[in-house]
Amino acid sequence: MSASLTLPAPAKLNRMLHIVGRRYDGYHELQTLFQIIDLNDRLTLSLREDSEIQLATPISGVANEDNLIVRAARLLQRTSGTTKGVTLSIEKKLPMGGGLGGGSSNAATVLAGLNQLWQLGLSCEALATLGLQLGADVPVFIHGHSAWAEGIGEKLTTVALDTPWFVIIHPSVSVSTPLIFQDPELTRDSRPITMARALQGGVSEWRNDCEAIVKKRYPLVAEALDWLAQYAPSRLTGTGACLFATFESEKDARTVAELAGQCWPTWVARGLNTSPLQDALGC
Ligand SMILES: C[C@@](CO)(OP(=O)(O)O)[C@H](O)COP(=O)(O)OP(=O)(O)OC[C@H]1O[C@@H](n2ccc(N)nc2=O)[C@H](O)[C@@H]1O
Ligand SMILES: Nc1ncnc2c1ncn2[C@@H]1O[C@H](COP(=O)(O)OP(=O)(O)O)[C@@H](O)[C@H]1O
Repeated sequence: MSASLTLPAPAKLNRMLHIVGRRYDGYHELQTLFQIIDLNDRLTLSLREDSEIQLATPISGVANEDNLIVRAARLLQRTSGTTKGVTLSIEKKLPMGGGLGGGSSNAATVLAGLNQLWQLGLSCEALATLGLQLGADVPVFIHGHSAWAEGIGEKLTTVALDTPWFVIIHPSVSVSTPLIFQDPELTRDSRPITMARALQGGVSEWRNDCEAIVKKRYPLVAEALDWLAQYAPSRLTGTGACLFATFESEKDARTVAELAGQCWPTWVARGLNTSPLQDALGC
Protein backbone atom coordinates (compact mmCIF):
# COMPACT_ATOMS: atom_id res chain seq x y z
CA MET A 1 0.00 0.00 0.00
CA SER A 2 1.14 3.51 -0.84
CA ALA A 3 2.38 5.55 2.14
CA SER A 4 0.61 8.65 0.93
CA LEU A 5 -2.96 9.46 -0.13
CA THR A 6 -4.33 12.58 -1.83
CA LEU A 7 -8.09 12.88 -1.44
CA PRO A 8 -10.85 15.41 -2.13
CA ALA A 9 -12.98 17.04 0.57
CA PRO A 10 -16.09 18.29 -1.22
CA ALA A 11 -18.57 20.98 -0.18
CA LYS A 12 -22.31 20.52 0.40
CA LEU A 13 -25.41 22.62 -0.04
CA ASN A 14 -28.57 22.36 2.05
CA ARG A 15 -31.16 22.36 -0.76
CA MET A 16 -33.84 22.80 1.94
CA LEU A 17 -33.59 23.00 5.73
CA HIS A 18 -36.41 22.88 8.28
CA ILE A 19 -35.98 23.16 12.03
CA VAL A 20 -38.50 20.90 13.71
CA GLY A 21 -37.46 21.03 17.37
CA ARG A 22 -34.82 21.56 20.01
CA ARG A 23 -33.14 18.81 22.05
CA TYR A 24 -32.48 18.84 25.79
CA ASP A 25 -28.80 19.72 25.09
CA GLY A 26 -29.73 22.79 23.04
CA TYR A 27 -28.98 21.23 19.64
CA HIS A 28 -31.73 21.61 17.04
CA GLU A 29 -33.57 18.81 15.26
CA LEU A 30 -33.40 19.38 11.53
CA GLN A 31 -34.89 17.99 8.36
CA THR A 32 -32.59 18.79 5.48
CA LEU A 33 -31.63 17.67 1.98
CA PHE A 34 -27.86 17.63 1.67
CA GLN A 35 -26.36 17.73 -1.79
CA ILE A 36 -22.65 17.19 -2.41
CA ILE A 37 -21.19 19.54 -5.04
CA ASP A 38 -18.11 19.42 -7.25
CA LEU A 39 -16.17 22.06 -5.35
CA ASN A 40 -13.35 20.59 -3.25
CA ASP A 41 -10.52 21.12 -0.87
CA ARG A 42 -7.69 18.58 -1.40
CA LEU A 43 -5.91 16.82 1.43
CA THR A 44 -2.67 14.84 1.36
CA LEU A 45 -2.06 12.30 4.13
CA SER A 46 1.49 10.90 4.42
CA LEU A 47 2.37 8.08 6.77
CA ARG A 48 5.13 8.88 9.29
CA GLU A 49 7.77 6.69 10.89
CA ASP A 50 6.84 8.09 14.32
CA SER A 51 3.41 8.60 15.92
CA GLU A 52 3.28 12.41 15.51
CA ILE A 53 0.34 14.18 13.90
CA GLN A 54 1.60 17.21 11.99
CA LEU A 55 -0.19 19.77 9.85
CA ALA A 56 2.24 21.01 7.21
CA THR A 57 -0.11 23.75 5.93
CA PRO A 58 -1.63 25.75 8.81
CA ILE A 59 -4.84 27.61 7.96
CA SER A 60 -4.72 31.32 8.68
CA GLY A 61 -6.99 32.21 11.60
CA VAL A 62 -7.32 28.61 12.88
CA ALA A 63 -4.87 27.34 15.52
CA ASN A 64 -3.50 23.91 14.53
CA GLU A 65 -4.90 22.34 17.70
CA ASP A 66 -8.40 23.65 16.81
CA ASN A 67 -8.16 22.67 13.17
CA LEU A 68 -10.72 19.97 12.38
CA ILE A 69 -8.07 18.20 10.27
CA VAL A 70 -5.81 17.75 13.30
CA ARG A 71 -8.70 17.07 15.67
CA ALA A 72 -10.02 14.31 13.40
CA ALA A 73 -6.59 12.65 13.18
CA ARG A 74 -6.07 12.84 16.95
CA LEU A 75 -9.54 11.47 17.65
CA LEU A 76 -8.96 8.48 15.37
CA GLN A 77 -5.47 7.84 16.75
CA ARG A 78 -6.78 7.93 20.32
CA THR A 79 -9.84 5.75 19.79
CA SER A 80 -8.12 3.16 17.59
CA GLY A 81 -5.02 2.95 19.81
CA THR A 82 -2.74 2.96 16.75
CA THR A 83 0.88 4.03 17.18
CA LYS A 84 1.07 5.29 13.59
CA GLY A 85 1.41 8.99 12.76
CA VAL A 86 0.67 11.24 9.79
CA THR A 87 1.71 14.48 8.12
CA LEU A 88 -1.32 16.28 6.73
CA SER A 89 -1.49 19.07 4.18
CA ILE A 90 -4.40 20.88 2.61
CA GLU A 91 -5.04 22.90 -0.51
CA LYS A 92 -7.92 25.04 0.83
CA LYS A 93 -10.44 26.39 -1.66
CA LEU A 94 -13.71 26.32 0.30
CA PRO A 95 -14.57 29.47 2.25
CA MET A 96 -14.60 28.91 6.02
CA GLY A 97 -17.80 29.25 8.01
CA GLY A 98 -19.81 29.76 4.84
CA GLY A 99 -22.38 26.98 5.26
CA LEU A 100 -20.58 24.81 2.68
CA GLY A 101 -19.38 22.38 5.36
CA GLY A 102 -15.70 22.64 4.45
CA GLY A 103 -14.36 22.06 7.96
CA SER A 104 -16.64 19.05 8.48
CA SER A 105 -15.70 17.68 5.07
CA ASN A 106 -11.99 18.04 5.85
CA ALA A 107 -12.57 16.05 9.06
CA ALA A 108 -14.50 13.34 7.19
CA THR A 109 -11.75 12.99 4.57
CA VAL A 110 -9.11 12.68 7.29
CA LEU A 111 -11.13 10.00 9.14
CA ALA A 112 -11.84 7.97 5.99
CA GLY A 113 -8.33 8.45 4.57
CA LEU A 114 -6.54 7.50 7.82
CA ASN A 115 -8.80 4.48 8.27
CA GLN A 116 -7.19 3.26 5.03
CA LEU A 117 -3.64 4.57 5.55
CA TRP A 118 -3.41 3.22 9.09
CA GLN A 119 -5.22 -0.02 8.02
CA LEU A 120 -7.76 0.24 10.85
CA GLY A 121 -10.67 -1.48 9.12
CA LEU A 122 -13.36 0.61 10.83
CA SER A 123 -16.83 0.59 9.27
CA CYS A 124 -18.36 3.74 7.79
CA GLU A 125 -20.93 3.71 10.60
CA ALA A 126 -18.12 3.74 13.18
CA LEU A 127 -16.36 6.58 11.36
CA ALA A 128 -19.61 8.59 11.10
CA THR A 129 -20.31 8.11 14.82
CA LEU A 130 -16.80 9.31 15.65
CA GLY A 131 -17.16 12.22 13.22
CA LEU A 132 -20.34 13.41 14.89
CA GLN A 133 -18.21 14.34 17.92
CA LEU A 134 -16.43 16.86 15.68
CA GLY A 135 -19.44 18.41 13.95
CA ALA A 136 -23.04 17.76 12.98
CA ASP A 137 -22.14 17.78 9.27
CA VAL A 138 -19.33 15.21 9.39
CA PRO A 139 -21.53 12.06 8.98
CA VAL A 140 -22.96 13.10 5.61
CA PHE A 141 -19.46 13.50 4.18
CA ILE A 142 -18.50 10.02 5.44
CA HIS A 143 -21.77 8.68 4.02
CA GLY A 144 -20.72 10.16 0.67
CA HIS A 145 -24.10 10.54 -1.02
CA SER A 146 -26.75 13.22 -1.31
CA ALA A 147 -29.02 12.52 1.61
CA TRP A 148 -32.21 13.30 3.48
CA ALA A 149 -31.06 14.01 7.02
CA GLU A 150 -32.90 14.12 10.32
CA GLY A 151 -31.87 14.34 13.97
CA ILE A 152 -29.05 16.89 14.11
CA GLY A 153 -28.01 15.75 10.65
CA GLU A 154 -26.77 12.23 11.48
CA LYS A 155 -29.83 10.14 10.55
CA LEU A 156 -29.19 9.78 6.85
CA THR A 157 -31.11 8.28 3.96
CA THR A 158 -29.50 8.29 0.52
CA VAL A 159 -31.53 10.15 -2.10
CA ALA A 160 -31.11 10.95 -5.78
CA LEU A 161 -31.54 14.68 -6.33
CA ASP A 162 -31.55 16.59 -9.59
CA THR A 163 -28.01 17.72 -10.45
CA PRO A 164 -28.32 21.33 -11.59
CA TRP A 165 -25.65 23.99 -11.89
CA PHE A 166 -25.28 26.36 -8.97
CA VAL A 167 -23.96 29.86 -8.69
CA ILE A 168 -22.65 30.20 -5.13
CA ILE A 169 -21.80 33.59 -3.69
CA HIS A 170 -20.24 34.56 -0.39
CA PRO A 171 -21.56 37.91 0.86
CA SER A 172 -18.46 39.15 2.61
CA VAL A 173 -19.69 38.58 6.16
CA SER A 174 -19.10 35.81 8.62
CA VAL A 175 -22.25 34.28 10.14
CA SER A 176 -21.96 32.64 13.56
CA THR A 177 -23.78 29.26 13.57
CA PRO A 178 -24.29 29.21 17.39
CA LEU A 179 -25.63 32.78 17.32
CA ILE A 180 -28.26 31.92 14.70
CA PHE A 181 -29.33 28.82 16.64
CA GLN A 182 -29.61 30.88 19.84
CA ASP A 183 -31.80 33.59 18.28
CA PRO A 184 -35.16 33.70 20.12
CA GLU A 185 -36.95 34.57 16.87
CA LEU A 186 -35.63 31.52 14.96
CA THR A 187 -38.40 29.27 13.59
CA ARG A 188 -37.87 26.00 15.46
CA ASP A 189 -41.34 24.48 15.22
CA SER A 190 -41.74 23.63 11.56
CA ARG A 191 -44.11 20.70 11.11
CA PRO A 192 -42.13 17.53 10.41
CA ILE A 193 -42.68 16.26 6.85
CA THR A 194 -41.91 12.93 5.23
CA MET A 195 -38.91 12.46 2.97
CA ALA A 196 -41.26 11.77 0.04
CA ARG A 197 -43.05 15.04 0.67
CA ALA A 198 -39.75 16.94 0.84
CA LEU A 199 -38.57 15.43 -2.45
CA GLN A 200 -41.87 16.30 -4.16
CA GLY A 201 -41.49 19.95 -3.16
CA GLY A 202 -38.62 20.79 -5.48
CA VAL A 203 -36.89 24.09 -6.02
CA SER A 204 -40.05 26.20 -6.01
CA GLU A 205 -41.20 25.00 -2.56
CA TRP A 206 -37.91 24.38 -0.73
CA ARG A 207 -36.95 26.84 2.00
CA ASN A 208 -34.37 27.30 4.73
CA ASP A 209 -35.73 28.15 8.19
CA CYS A 210 -32.51 30.00 9.10
CA GLU A 211 -32.84 32.41 6.19
CA ALA A 212 -35.17 35.02 7.75
CA ILE A 213 -32.98 35.45 10.86
CA VAL A 214 -29.73 35.54 8.89
CA LYS A 215 -31.20 38.18 6.52
CA LYS A 216 -32.42 40.24 9.47
CA ARG A 217 -29.11 40.13 11.34
CA TYR A 218 -26.88 40.51 8.29
CA PRO A 219 -28.22 43.10 5.81
CA LEU A 220 -25.38 42.31 3.37
CA VAL A 221 -26.73 38.74 3.09
CA ALA A 222 -30.25 40.08 2.45
CA GLU A 223 -28.92 42.41 -0.25
CA ALA A 224 -26.96 39.65 -2.00
CA LEU A 225 -29.90 37.22 -1.83
CA ASP A 226 -32.30 39.78 -3.32
CA TRP A 227 -29.81 40.40 -6.12
CA LEU A 228 -29.29 36.69 -6.89
CA ALA A 229 -33.02 35.86 -6.76
CA GLN A 230 -33.62 38.15 -9.75
CA TYR A 231 -31.96 35.51 -11.92
CA ALA A 232 -33.01 32.13 -10.50
CA PRO A 233 -34.50 30.45 -7.40
CA SER A 234 -32.00 31.25 -4.66
CA ARG A 235 -31.45 30.51 -1.00
CA LEU A 236 -29.11 30.29 1.95
CA THR A 237 -27.09 27.12 2.62
CA GLY A 238 -26.95 25.95 6.26
CA THR A 239 -26.63 28.99 8.49
CA GLY A 240 -24.87 30.89 5.69
CA ALA A 241 -23.36 33.17 4.78
CA CYS A 242 -23.14 31.50 1.32
CA LEU A 243 -26.11 31.74 -1.03
CA PHE A 244 -26.84 29.60 -4.05
CA ALA A 245 -28.95 30.02 -7.18
CA THR A 246 -30.10 27.00 -9.20
CA PHE A 247 -29.76 26.79 -13.00
CA GLU A 248 -30.53 24.08 -15.52
CA SER A 249 -27.79 25.16 -17.90
CA GLU A 250 -24.10 25.72 -17.23
CA LYS A 251 -24.13 28.62 -19.68
CA ASP A 252 -26.80 30.54 -17.73
CA ALA A 253 -24.97 29.83 -14.48
CA ARG A 254 -21.70 31.16 -15.89
CA THR A 255 -23.39 34.32 -17.24
CA VAL A 256 -24.81 35.18 -13.81
CA ALA A 257 -21.57 34.16 -12.07
CA GLU A 258 -19.66 36.64 -14.17
CA LEU A 259 -21.94 39.47 -13.00
CA ALA A 260 -21.90 38.27 -9.38
CA GLY A 261 -18.11 38.00 -9.45
CA GLN A 262 -17.89 41.77 -9.82
CA CYS A 263 -19.34 42.14 -6.28
CA TRP A 264 -18.69 38.95 -4.31
CA PRO A 265 -16.44 35.88 -4.23
CA THR A 266 -18.36 33.56 -6.59
CA TRP A 267 -18.18 29.91 -7.66
CA VAL A 268 -19.98 27.79 -10.26
CA ALA A 269 -20.53 24.18 -9.18
CA ARG A 270 -22.50 21.15 -10.31
CA GLY A 271 -24.73 19.15 -7.99
CA LEU A 272 -23.61 15.54 -7.46
CA ASN A 273 -25.26 12.53 -5.93
CA THR A 274 -22.05 10.69 -5.05
CA SER A 275 -19.10 12.32 -3.36
CA PRO A 276 -15.66 12.19 -5.02
CA LEU A 277 -14.35 10.88 -1.67
CA GLN A 278 -16.74 7.94 -2.02
CA ASP A 279 -15.52 7.44 -5.60
CA ALA A 280 -11.93 7.40 -4.35
CA LEU A 281 -12.28 5.20 -1.27
CA GLY A 282 -15.70 3.56 -1.35
CA CYS A 283 -17.54 3.06 1.89
C1 LIG B 1 -26.95 23.81 10.45
C2 LIG B 1 -25.92 23.25 9.53
C3 LIG B 1 -26.64 22.50 8.37
O1 LIG B 1 -25.79 21.89 7.50
O2 LIG B 1 -25.20 24.30 9.01
P1 LIG B 1 -23.76 24.89 8.61
O3 LIG B 1 -22.88 24.96 9.83
O4 LIG B 1 -23.19 24.01 7.56
O5 LIG B 1 -24.04 26.26 8.12
C4 LIG B 1 -25.07 22.21 10.29
O6 LIG B 1 -25.83 21.12 10.73
C5 LIG B 1 -24.27 22.72 11.44
O7 LIG B 1 -23.22 21.79 11.53
P2 LIG B 1 -21.81 22.15 12.13
O8 LIG B 1 -21.30 23.44 11.58
O9 LIG B 1 -20.95 20.93 12.00
O10 LIG B 1 -22.25 22.42 13.60
P3 LIG B 1 -21.57 22.08 14.99
O11 LIG B 1 -20.15 22.51 14.97
O12 LIG B 1 -21.93 20.69 15.36
O13 LIG B 1 -22.42 23.09 15.93
C6 LIG B 1 -22.17 24.47 16.07
C7 LIG B 1 -23.22 25.04 17.01
O14 LIG B 1 -24.47 25.21 16.30
C8 LIG B 1 -25.58 24.82 17.08
N1 LIG B 1 -26.31 23.72 16.40
C9 LIG B 1 -25.70 23.02 15.41
C10 LIG B 1 -26.38 22.03 14.74
C11 LIG B 1 -27.71 21.75 15.14
N2 LIG B 1 -28.41 20.78 14.54
N3 LIG B 1 -28.28 22.43 16.14
C12 LIG B 1 -27.61 23.42 16.78
O15 LIG B 1 -28.16 24.05 17.67
C13 LIG B 1 -25.04 24.45 18.43
O16 LIG B 1 -25.11 25.61 19.22
C14 LIG B 1 -23.57 24.14 18.17
O17 LIG B 1 -22.78 24.43 19.28
N1 LIG C 1 -10.05 22.59 8.44
C1 LIG C 1 -10.95 23.55 8.66
N2 LIG C 1 -11.58 24.14 7.62
C2 LIG C 1 -12.51 25.08 7.82
N3 LIG C 1 -12.88 25.54 9.03
C3 LIG C 1 -12.30 24.99 10.10
C4 LIG C 1 -11.32 23.99 9.96
N4 LIG C 1 -10.93 23.64 11.18
C5 LIG C 1 -11.63 24.39 12.05
N5 LIG C 1 -12.45 25.21 11.42
C6 LIG C 1 -13.42 26.15 12.07
O1 LIG C 1 -14.74 25.68 11.81
C7 LIG C 1 -15.61 26.76 11.44
C8 LIG C 1 -16.72 26.25 10.50
O2 LIG C 1 -16.14 25.91 9.30
P1 LIG C 1 -16.86 25.28 8.01
O3 LIG C 1 -17.18 23.86 8.25
O4 LIG C 1 -15.99 25.58 6.85
O5 LIG C 1 -18.16 26.11 7.85
P2 LIG C 1 -19.71 25.80 7.98
O6 LIG C 1 -19.90 24.94 9.22
O7 LIG C 1 -20.35 27.14 8.10
O8 LIG C 1 -20.12 25.10 6.74
C9 LIG C 1 -14.69 27.81 10.80
O9 LIG C 1 -15.16 29.10 11.01
C10 LIG C 1 -13.33 27.57 11.50
O10 LIG C 1 -13.15 28.44 12.60
